[in-house]
Amino acid sequence: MVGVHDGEARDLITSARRLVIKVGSSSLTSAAGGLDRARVDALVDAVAGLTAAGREAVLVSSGAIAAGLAPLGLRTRPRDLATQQAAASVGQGLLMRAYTESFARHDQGVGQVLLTVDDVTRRGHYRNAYRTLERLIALKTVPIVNENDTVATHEIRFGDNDRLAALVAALVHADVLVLLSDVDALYDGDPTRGTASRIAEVRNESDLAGITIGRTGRAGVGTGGMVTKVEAARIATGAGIPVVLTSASRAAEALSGSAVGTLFHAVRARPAARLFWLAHATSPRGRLSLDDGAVRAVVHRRLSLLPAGVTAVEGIFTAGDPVDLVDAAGTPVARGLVNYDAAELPGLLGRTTAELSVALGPAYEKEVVHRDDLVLL
Ligand SMILES: Nc1ncnc2c1ncn2[C@@H]1O[C@H](COP(=O)(O)OP(=O)(O)O)[C@@H](O)[C@H]1O
Ligand SMILES: N[C@@H](CCC(=O)OP(=O)(O)O)C(=O)O
Repeated sequence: MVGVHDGEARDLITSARRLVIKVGSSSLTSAAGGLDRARVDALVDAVAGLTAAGREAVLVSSGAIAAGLAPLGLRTRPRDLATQQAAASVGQGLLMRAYTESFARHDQGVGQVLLTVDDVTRRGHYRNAYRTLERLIALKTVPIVNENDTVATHEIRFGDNDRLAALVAALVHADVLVLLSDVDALYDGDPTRGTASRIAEVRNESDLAGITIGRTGRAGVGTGGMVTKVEAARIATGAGIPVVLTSASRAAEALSGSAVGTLFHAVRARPAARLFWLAHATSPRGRLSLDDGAVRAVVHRRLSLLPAGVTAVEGIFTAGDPVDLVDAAGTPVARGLVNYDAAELPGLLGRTTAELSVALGPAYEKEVVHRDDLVLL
């Protein structure tokens, strides 16, 4: 069995043209707190090895909050959002300085990309994020992505960079996602106990049955523990992207194809990237109730949603926001980007587009949700 895993892990990494590599706070900071330049340099050496060989790398790096603690005289990660945001504001600059200097040792340039959920779910913003990342890659510059912590409120927050990394991997159509943490693999129980064993590969959900997956990592540093990594692996593998999970200290081995860590196999072919984001990265701002005919049109015939089929509107949203479409029983059947503000919709319900166009003008010929902006749930 081990031989089979070895071969698969090696081919998967060595044949990948585009890799998204995520590194957690716990792998970039020293035990005393603050950025550990030796650890940053070791990671950068491994990533620069890829780009020097003509391969494409996107780095998703946590560490802004951790790097900002010491300069602000804080000992542990603050619990309140405002202080976390202040720490991120101080730390993000330090983090980028460390990466800029470290990659410069390899004559490799970097670019900072800070994202919020909104940036990647609203159609215009999604295209912007995609275009910027593609252009950086084309310019042989390594994008260094983090959540835009200083402006992200609870509502619009990814909350953990594991999920952000999975979504970025889908956005840029990565061939593989590499999650680097302070633990060398997924274990079947608490790895600090010594009795747990490494899980070399995960092919489907049943391989995860009976495993104790902890929610916390090193005190005061990372967020989410192993739970958010396994969740990120679910998102990426569901988007057709295999995932390798190992420790940052094994980054060089992992990126050169050694069968270290845990390999999560892709479970299905890739869905359309933007709709994948819509389903996984957004929280709906409202709900539109559909009559039976509209449910049939949207779900079975994959048509756009017209005002005539909407019976009720809930929530406060503006045009471009994600909303859930629910059937007569209130069960969500689809999520889509709505073309009207919540305040405008009640006056349009039940009316045909021809009627609305005559009464209100051609701007009201628009669908409520265009079929290209809809994903079935
Ligand atoms: N089943 C498990 N297998 C491996 N690690 C686990 C498991 N359950 C909990 N963990 C813990 O998760 C931690 C990694 O999470 P975290 O500190 O949030 O990482 P990062 O900062 O890299 O995102 C590890 O240090 C480990 O102790
Ligand atoms: N955006 C935050 C990272 C939050 C996060 O997910 O941290 P980690 O669990 O260490 O990957 C920061 O830069 O501090």
